[in-house]
Amino acid sequence: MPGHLSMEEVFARACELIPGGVSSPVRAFGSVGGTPVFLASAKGPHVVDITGREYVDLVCSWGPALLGHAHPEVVQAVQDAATRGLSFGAPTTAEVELAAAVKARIPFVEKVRFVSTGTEATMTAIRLARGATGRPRIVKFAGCYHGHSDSLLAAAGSGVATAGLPGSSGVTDGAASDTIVLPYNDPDALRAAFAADGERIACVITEACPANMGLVPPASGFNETIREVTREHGALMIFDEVLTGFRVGPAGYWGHDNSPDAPRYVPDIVTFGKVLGGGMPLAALAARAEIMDLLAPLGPVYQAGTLSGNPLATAAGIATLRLADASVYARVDEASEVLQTAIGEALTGASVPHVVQRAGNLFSVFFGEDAAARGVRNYAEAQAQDVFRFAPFFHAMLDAGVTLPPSVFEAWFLSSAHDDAALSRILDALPAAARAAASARRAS
Ligand SMILES: Cc1ncc(COP(=O)(O)O)c(C=O)c1O
Ligand SMILES: N[C@H](C=O)CCC(=O)O
Repeated sequence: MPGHLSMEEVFARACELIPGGVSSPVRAFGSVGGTPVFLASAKGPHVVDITGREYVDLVCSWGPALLGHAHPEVVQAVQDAATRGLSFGAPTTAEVELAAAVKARIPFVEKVRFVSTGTEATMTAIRLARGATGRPRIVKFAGCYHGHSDSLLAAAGSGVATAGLPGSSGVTDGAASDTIVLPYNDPDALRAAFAADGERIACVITEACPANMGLVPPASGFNETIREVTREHGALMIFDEVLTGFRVGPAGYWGHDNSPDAPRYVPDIVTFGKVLGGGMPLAALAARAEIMDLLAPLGPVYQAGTLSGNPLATAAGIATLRLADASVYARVDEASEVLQTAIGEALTGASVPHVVQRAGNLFSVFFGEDAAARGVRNYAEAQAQDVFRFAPFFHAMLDAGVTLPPSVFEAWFLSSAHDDAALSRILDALPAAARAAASARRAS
């Protein structure tokens, strides 16, 4: 495209050629208004748009950029892999090495199957649970997002929540009718669903810590209850760590919430994506061997992928996990702590009722009196917040050179490259953004 076009002109051209001008709906600024920022490059804590303007980035590619954008050693690993070939459609030692790195971090994992997206990982995990149990039905929680496969789109978080949709057109009744949607953090609803239909339920799939309706941590004991109830009824527990895995800590949310030597709960199947591929298209499902060996070619549950375990993606994943040591998590945690405190102070200073909810270094902000008074525990409460305060807050941050996820239902992401200078720029932008949120009015 000609280099002199404005952002608006590029977006208009994109809209002519691509639905909504974007390749994934959450990028479209649908709930905040305005023109999406088209990016040209990214490095460390920064992204640069097509006009050359630099921003401090709190999207981090929606999670993968734990080490910051374009970490030199990750880029080098990908470049080296590229010189050896882009895709073979054959097994590689890199897959074996990466599977071993995953297993080393998550003790209950015995085998790993690599796929290209989180959607594929959760879709395959569901099929595997159905194959393992011979049962048709699945339980998911309202507000959790597990990618865009048919059976998992009901009451989904992320872009579905942002657009205020109940699910998706194009999903047949047949595909959706075996999905039972329950309120999150409600053990009684879970027990009641199993009491009513337990013999037909193959699995419960849950985000390890939901981050796609905003950040809604599991209430104390909720993940344990899912474990107990599924075990009692012979169903499997699928722990979706696509977003949290290798990000909230070396062993994901599970490691953050459990002592590896004496875990309080161990899921049956776990899914990964995002950080696992270090910015390249890579995801995985993993479990004990007895379950994983039901997958083809050993077992009857079919799953495949031309680009699965792609050599560039596995190279990026190996480099990322090698580099993501204790000091990386310490820095992300520290930067996140500083930012969470500053957000709270800025919003309180501007008299904006809010709550910052967190799980380690992952967090989001909910606006509103109710949210501030009792926290947000489920999707209904997340939807009831003062959504209208987010758009002005978002745009004030953007004007000041800080990119936030363009939806109040998404978590904010930091990286170990967010140094003090980057943090200062964010902190400097907060008071004006808080004032913008304070002066926002609900649409009548
Ligand atoms: C928890 C969770 N599961 C699954 C997915 C789907 O992953 P992908 O977008 O790579 O298909 C996402 C994000 O998109 C996610 O946050
Ligand atoms: N919330 C999603 C992932 O976690 C956002 C990514 C996308 O759907 O494009």
